[in-house]
Amino acid sequence: MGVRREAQLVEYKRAVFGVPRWALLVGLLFRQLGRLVWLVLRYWRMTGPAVLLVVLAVKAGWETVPILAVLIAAGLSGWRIGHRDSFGVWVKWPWLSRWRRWWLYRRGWESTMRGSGLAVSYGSVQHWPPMLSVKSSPAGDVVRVRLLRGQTPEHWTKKSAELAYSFGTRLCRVFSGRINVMPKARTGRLGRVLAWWDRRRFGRDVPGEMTLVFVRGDLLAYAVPAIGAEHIPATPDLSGLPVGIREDSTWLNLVLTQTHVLIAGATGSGKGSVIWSLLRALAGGIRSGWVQVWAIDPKGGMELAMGRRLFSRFAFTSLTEMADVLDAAVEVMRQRQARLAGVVRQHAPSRQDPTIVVLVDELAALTAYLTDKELKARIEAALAVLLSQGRALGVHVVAAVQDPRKETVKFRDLFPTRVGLRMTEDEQVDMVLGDGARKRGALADQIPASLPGVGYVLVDDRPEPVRVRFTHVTDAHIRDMDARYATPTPAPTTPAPVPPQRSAPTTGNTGGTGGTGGGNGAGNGPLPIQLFNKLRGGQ
Ligand SMILES: Nc1ncnc2c1ncn2[C@@H]1O[C@H](COP(=O)(O)OP(=O)(O)OP(=O)(O)O)[C@@H](O)[C@H]1O
Repeated sequence: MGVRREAQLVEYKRAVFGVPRWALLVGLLFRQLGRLVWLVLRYWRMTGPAVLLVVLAVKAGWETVPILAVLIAAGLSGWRIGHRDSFGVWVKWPWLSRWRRWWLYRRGWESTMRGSGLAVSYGSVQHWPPMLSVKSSPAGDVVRVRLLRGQTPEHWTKKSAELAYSFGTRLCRVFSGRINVMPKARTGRLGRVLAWWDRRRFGRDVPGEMTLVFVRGDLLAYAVPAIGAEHIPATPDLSGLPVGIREDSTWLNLVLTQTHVLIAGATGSGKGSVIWSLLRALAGGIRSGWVQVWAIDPKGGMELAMGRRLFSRFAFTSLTEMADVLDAAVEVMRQRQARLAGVVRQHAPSRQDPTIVVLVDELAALTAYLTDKELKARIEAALAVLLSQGRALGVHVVAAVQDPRKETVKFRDLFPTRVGLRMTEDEQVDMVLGDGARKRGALADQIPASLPGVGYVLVDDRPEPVRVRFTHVTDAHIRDMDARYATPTPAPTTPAPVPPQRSAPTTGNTGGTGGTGGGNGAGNGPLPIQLFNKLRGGQ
């Protein structure tokens, strides 16, 4: 812990014993010598080689020093060119961590703590939280600190902007525990000893310590390529589908078992990339018949039709058809319920009894924006049943929505997993990710429009929302998936989607089959033009 007594407030007392001047000088000399020895020992990584160099120079002549320096520089350059990864792990990042710890953080720590109000004073004595370690990586600097008594991580979250700007970045993420400290699986002869050591190092919960991540080179500023075909397993692991990367450069594995997923984000925020990343991770299971995707695309097929051969059911032309898909999912769920009740507590997928993913591209089109009361009631009843009972029966709903307000998505709270992409208002963040999510660092309203696919999710291993970027699945990938991962149970062939023209006259919806104006948004006709325009970003 850093401590400083304010100089102007020090009480001045007369010395009780008179100390001769020579004794004072000797005392000071010893003190400085002690400090020097302590510094030499503390920074042994710097002082050790320096001492060796001096010894070498004395023994073998001073001309050996530049020769040695050139040899070392050449060796390091060769290492960097030949094997950049190991050079980074063993040389670049350890040294950069030390350098930044000393040059950047240590020098500015006290003033930042005091300036941002994280130091506390008792009388004339100032205390500030100690910095425990700094670890740099391409993503940024991970700084571990120990809290002062009376502080919680929330105090630090409130000061994250002050911390970021004080240390020359725009973003400082605050995590209440340690991050990336999962011990490795230990094997071999030393396995037991190492596992014991890991338990001592990582097994304890240390609530008094927390982690700051100063984001420097933002990894999420770069589009993440879709996972390669070789990484798409024939039987996907529904408890961890690789769909993107996290801010600390580890994979984001989305859990689909026992959950439903809500994806919320403004128009153009990349909801499509979340959907396609998920479909790509599931593609092997779709082809082998372990997973069936029942897709509903109220945007007239504009988002999903390109991969229609992946879907076992696909509704995109009429709202009645979409309601039918939901009802059919409820029916499957009921049958499973009758079969599995009292036998198992969780459905296990197989080719005969696959996991069903009901995918809805714009949920509000089926709920809030729908004016046909009867159809709306039917859809809402089906959704309520699926969302409240489907998880254990292997029927999962994945839905995207632009506007997460309660009146738009009344089922919001029934989605255990939520993804918050770029949002237009700050209060939408807590609506999607739960109360207090924005305070804990989910600044989804501050994601720039230039970063589609970037958002926040809650993951199991930490209480704070994690910043992520979903993979960018291009049209070429989708065409490739459509060709190579088609489902063995294809949807009945429907005519190719013909999206309504934005400029079409509103009177174009005839016969009461599609118009919203007349209060009858249902029927088998094309999607109402107003609804289509609204969903394509015209709201
Ligand atoms: N993960 C990503 N990485 C890079 N670019 C992306 C990513 N996701 C989407 N984009 C790009 O951003 C643009 C908008 O994406 P997308 O259509 O998925 O957004 P959306 O939220 O579904 O929009 P809308 O609500 O209008 O349908 C597209 O041009 C797309 O190529």
